[in-house]
Amino acid sequence: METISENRCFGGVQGVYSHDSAVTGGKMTFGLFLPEEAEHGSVPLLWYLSGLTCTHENAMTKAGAQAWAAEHGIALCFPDTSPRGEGVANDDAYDLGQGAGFYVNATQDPWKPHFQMWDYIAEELPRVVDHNFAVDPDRQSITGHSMGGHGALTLAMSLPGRYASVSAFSPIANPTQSDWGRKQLGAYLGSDEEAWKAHDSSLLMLDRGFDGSVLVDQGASDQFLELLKPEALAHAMAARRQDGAFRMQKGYDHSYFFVSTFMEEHVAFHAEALYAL
Ligand SMILES: N[C@@H](CCC(=O)N[C@@H](CSC=O)C(=O)NCC(=O)O)C(=O)O
Repeated sequence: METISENRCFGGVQGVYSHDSAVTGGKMTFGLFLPEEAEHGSVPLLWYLSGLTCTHENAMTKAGAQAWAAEHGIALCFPDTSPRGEGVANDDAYDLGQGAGFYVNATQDPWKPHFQMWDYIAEELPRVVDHNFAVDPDRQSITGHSMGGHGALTLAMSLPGRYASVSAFSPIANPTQSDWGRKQLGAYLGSDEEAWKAHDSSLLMLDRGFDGSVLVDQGASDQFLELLKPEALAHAMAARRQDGAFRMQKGYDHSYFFVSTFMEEHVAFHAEALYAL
């Protein structure tokens, strides 16, 4: 692992690191915030999965999460959203290929050799972080924005017992029925739509739900509402009687101004679950 930068931040350290990834077959970069408490022992860890076009950097610099994580003594990890570089497949469109990994393991060429983001987030990066930093692998929660909200919800419902809590900001909530989903799931997983269902949080919610609390915030003036399909997830949460809340936030759009506005509440929500373990 290589240290790219480390900066003092709210009494802790905001770092950026890179490592050779066997899973994605190349170098991957991630951000990690460690609160002051990590100088004395292992701390709980909150994963933040970012959306389309993002790197590890967008949320790290724009979501305002470190202040609240420091207040609760929680680490934050900001992974990249895809493999990158020469020799890694890409597409001219912003919503496919590099910056748009969709948190799935691609089974189709040309994506299959590198686009293994599910295993990267679920298996490899947790091992790297646990091995190198003072985080507690038994106390993890997950959140994300848009494509990252989709990733957070699908990972949490598919890996029971892994995360104490899950939240999402304006998640892509029903990708099997949306142009933010059908195109990408078709490209990465192939034309058999049965294989897509494991990556649709509304379908997973109806099928099994999450064994813990769920918090979803959605801007009511989001410019991507037709693509996100929040009503499918809201309906599924109600039908499942899922513990948690789905909140429509009047006047908010899809931007990081929205994410940063509600970040304090999301970090507090996760802190309550993590410290109850
Ligand atoms: N370029 C596209 C939309 C890009 C966009 O809005 N990306 C969002 C996530 S959207 C779903 O995953 C984002 O987080 N952007 C980065 C940021 O720092 O704001 C277009 O303009 O239509």
